[in-house]
Amino acid sequence: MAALSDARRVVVKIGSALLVDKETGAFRDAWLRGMAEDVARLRARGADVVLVSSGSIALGRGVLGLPRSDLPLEQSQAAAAVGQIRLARAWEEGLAPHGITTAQVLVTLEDSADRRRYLNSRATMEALLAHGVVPIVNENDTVATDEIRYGDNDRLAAQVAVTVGADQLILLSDVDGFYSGNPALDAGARRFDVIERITPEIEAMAGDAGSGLSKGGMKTKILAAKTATAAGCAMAITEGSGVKPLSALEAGAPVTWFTPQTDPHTARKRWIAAMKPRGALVVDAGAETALTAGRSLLPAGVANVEGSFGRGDPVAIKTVGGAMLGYGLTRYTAAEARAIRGHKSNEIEAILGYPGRAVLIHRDDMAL
Ligand SMILES: Nc1ncnc2c1ncn2[C@@H]1O[C@H](COP(=O)(O)OP(=O)(O)O)[C@@H](O)[C@H]1O
Ligand SMILES: N[C@@H](CCC(=O)OP(=O)(O)O)C(=O)O
Repeated sequence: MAALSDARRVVVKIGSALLVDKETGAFRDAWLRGMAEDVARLRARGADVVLVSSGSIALGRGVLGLPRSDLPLEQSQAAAAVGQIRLARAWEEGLAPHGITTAQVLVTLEDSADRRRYLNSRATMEALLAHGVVPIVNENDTVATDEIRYGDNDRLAAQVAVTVGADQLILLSDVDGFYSGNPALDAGARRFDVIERITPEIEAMAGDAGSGLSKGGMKTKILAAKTATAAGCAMAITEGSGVKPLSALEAGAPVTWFTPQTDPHTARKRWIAAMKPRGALVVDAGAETALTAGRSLLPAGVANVEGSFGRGDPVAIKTVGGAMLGYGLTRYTAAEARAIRGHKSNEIEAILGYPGRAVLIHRDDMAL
């Protein structure tokens, strides 16, 4: 079974009900301060932390004096716009005393569906984490329309966990795990410690949300678990309303862990290898040696470019002799690749007229 103390890179999802009091609509700032201490502790032992924080709509609703009932889309989007700025500030003010810099990252479903945006947001998140920053992620509710919304942050958090290659995703909820039925309605329901595989029987046990502030319920948490575990990320559901929920989890608080179905590295390689290539990069003998040694593909090692592709597209990697080496996601278009092939990385800017990336295919985006 996974343990938070082993986490290398962890995404923590915080439900609206943890940050905003269900009854009064007041912001639970003492809770946030405790959570900030927990995050600081994880950071201090070297783990990367990403927070996916809900609460913008619940916060904004209170400020605008909107009712607790379901709101029309434009009203909840207005509430989100008002609430998000407060939410981001609250995290910034909570984490700053621990010397932690925060960043606001607002994403939509389209960002992960579009490969170019996906790769870009992946690179941005990597850069933030390399700086030791704790990204605070939420859905960009003001621009997301019904068709392109996640609508719940459970699935969004799973997508973020996959994007950053997290090894653990912790969903802090108002319930201490996954039960055989909705415990709010069924007193006989029992909690699972571990779910090794998500079977149709497990899926049938997941019910809707219990509180008026929340969106997803267990249905979206199971969808999140499918996404995360298929990408090699362990997922936990645990109760988050106590003062320091991550400390509590490490001290043995009740939890349900979902077992990863593979390791993140293999999952990503499989994903890349399964895509239909839009073209090919033909590499010289030096590049072939570098790639097999686990290095990224530099423009200097590319002898030829075949086909027509955009940034982020899958391409085949072939040797000059025509042997297939593998597949990768390209960081340049076919036209750019043709212009810079054979050139050193420090010549790229002069050729393209703008600063480019040093590598054509990063080793993390390659399956040989
Ligand atoms: N099988 C189940 N096990 C546990 N909780 C369930 C189950 N089915 C439905 N629920 C409900 O899901 C709720 C948690 O989801 P939700 O209200 O969306 O919280 P969050 O704000 O954490 O996303 C629980 O409080 C419970 O009422
Ligand atoms: N983006 C929305 C998220 C809504 C949502 O997923 O809420 P929850 O089920 O409490 O995590 C917000 O910030 O209000």
